[in-house]
Amino acid sequence: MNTDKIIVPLDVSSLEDAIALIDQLPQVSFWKVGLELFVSSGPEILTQLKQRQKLIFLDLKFHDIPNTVAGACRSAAKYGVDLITIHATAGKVALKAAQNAIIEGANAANQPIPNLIAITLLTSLNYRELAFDLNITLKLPEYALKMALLAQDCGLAGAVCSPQEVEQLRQTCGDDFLLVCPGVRPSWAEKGDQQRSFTPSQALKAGADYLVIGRPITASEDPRAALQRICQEIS
Ligand SMILES: O=C(O)c1cc(=O)[nH]c(=O)n1[C@@H]1O[C@H](COP(=O)(O)O)[C@@H](O)[C@H]1O
Repeated sequence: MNTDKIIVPLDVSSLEDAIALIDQLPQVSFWKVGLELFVSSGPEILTQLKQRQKLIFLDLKFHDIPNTVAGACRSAAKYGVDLITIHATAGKVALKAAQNAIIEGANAANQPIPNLIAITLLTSLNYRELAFDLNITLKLPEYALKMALLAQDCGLAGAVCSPQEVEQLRQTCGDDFLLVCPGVRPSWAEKGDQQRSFTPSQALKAGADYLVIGRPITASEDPRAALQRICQEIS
């Protein structure tokens, strides 16, 4: 079973539950540590993942003034993780400061430089919310593209986008720009709060480098079987 393109989020509230999930799915090589687990349990999970030679996506979605995001990125890069997130809407000065701080932090700790990637527009939002709640007048795909281009212009390694926009971002930002897609749903899974989803094979075909797939696997009665079914569908 080839799981190389799949990142599974550890969206649980305790270290014990996270370790149980990792040990239940030994074939998963890339795990995401997000706000719920990091806020509840701190960085110990990163040590646990490294001991098991896993790749780590530290998804803390930084969004603050330049000095603060730079400090957070400098500290995060010291953990020796592979991917780190920031919201593109933090703006140009913050994105540039964050990218510089990633390099400084990794170098200071003698760690490889993590890829800093920017959230373009959360996959839980739809075009109506963008227009009428956030009052953004650009059409949704164009807005996501602008955010990705802003990140690229600031020297970031890539972006997080919905699979529905990934084809356009791939065409415009090029093959070297890392594109990570959450909001991925096999046809048999519940959409939940994800509003701009595609199936795993559609998302990969459209140009995603990685798919973040959580609840269709982790909330399933049999996570191993769910993962296997997804891998079969994309192979
Ligand atoms: O940065 C992310 O990973 C992210 C960005 C985004 O726009 N949408 C999104 O769902 N995510 C994350 O991707 C995961 C999706 O989980 P499921 O909806 O359970 O597949 C969650 O951990 C979210 O925090």
